[in-house]
Amino acid sequence: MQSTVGSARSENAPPAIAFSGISVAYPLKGGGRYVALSETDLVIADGEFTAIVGPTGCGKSTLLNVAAGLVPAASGGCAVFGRPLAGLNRDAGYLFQADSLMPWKTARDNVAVGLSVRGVAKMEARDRAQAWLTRVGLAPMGDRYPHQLSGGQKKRVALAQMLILEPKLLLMDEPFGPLDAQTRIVMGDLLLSLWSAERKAVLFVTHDLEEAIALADRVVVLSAGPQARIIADHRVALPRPRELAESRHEPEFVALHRAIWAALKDEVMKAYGDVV
Ligand SMILES: Nc1ncnc2c1ncn2[C@@H]1O[C@H](COP(=O)(O)OP(=O)(O)OP(=O)(O)O)[C@@H](O)[C@H]1O
Repeated sequence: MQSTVGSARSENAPPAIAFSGISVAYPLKGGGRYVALSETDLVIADGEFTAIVGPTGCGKSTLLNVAAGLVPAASGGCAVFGRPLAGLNRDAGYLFQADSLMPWKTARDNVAVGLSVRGVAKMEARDRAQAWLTRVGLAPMGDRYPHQLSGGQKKRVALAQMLILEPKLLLMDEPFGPLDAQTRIVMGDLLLSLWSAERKAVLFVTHDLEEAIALADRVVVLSAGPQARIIADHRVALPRPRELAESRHEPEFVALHRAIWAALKDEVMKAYGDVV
């Protein structure tokens, strides 16, 4: 399905990412292949926060991995800020569900590591990392190691680790998945406040429809696999700034949740092999 919604910063700006006719097939042991995504078209404008939802195993991470340049498409192509993507996506920052921090480095050094790899002098990298720790609410915790931090605090460090490199596009794969419900809300609010300062394009994968609507400008729904495709594409008209715990009680939120769930429900049941 060709997407028609979008909110480009300027009429002529190239989209942050444009998937055209993307199909992805994984080779199967013993021969054959599993076609996860089929001929997917999706255009994400610069500055747009797009959430991808869909049943388990439908291909959400696959789509994100194509955008990151980690998984090749069997057919179709992907353009990043107007340029065909070949190899790793150097414009993107990536945040996974799994903990990516290095256990032998302090929180501050974990945040600084990307700058060091890029050749930034040690003291400058430390100072900038400390400034980012402050922005994510962890100013006094720079000397702690990951095992001395809570799950939510580790996520804050990981967010800072991604954002310090100033990626033009954020790819987030269920980043708050392992956290408890309250911490997810706090992290969502933090993400929105950081995002609203610079409005980078975001592609945010989640299985949580409420989280998708509360965070995003737009919610894209994938069908159950194999050969998953986009079956719905909804604009979220809730005003910003938003508070996650509050916005989900708005009538617009409830109506949108109902509309998206109507499309998603059958796909979720198919994914569990129990078609309704
Ligand atoms: N390397 C691989 N080899 C074979 N099949 C794969 C491979 N990676 C993913 N798949 C299959 O492709 C499909 C899509 O996987 P993907 O991880 O993209 O789904 P997802 O929507 O992110 O799932 P979830 O919500 O459970 O995290 C799944 O059926 C999965 O089993």
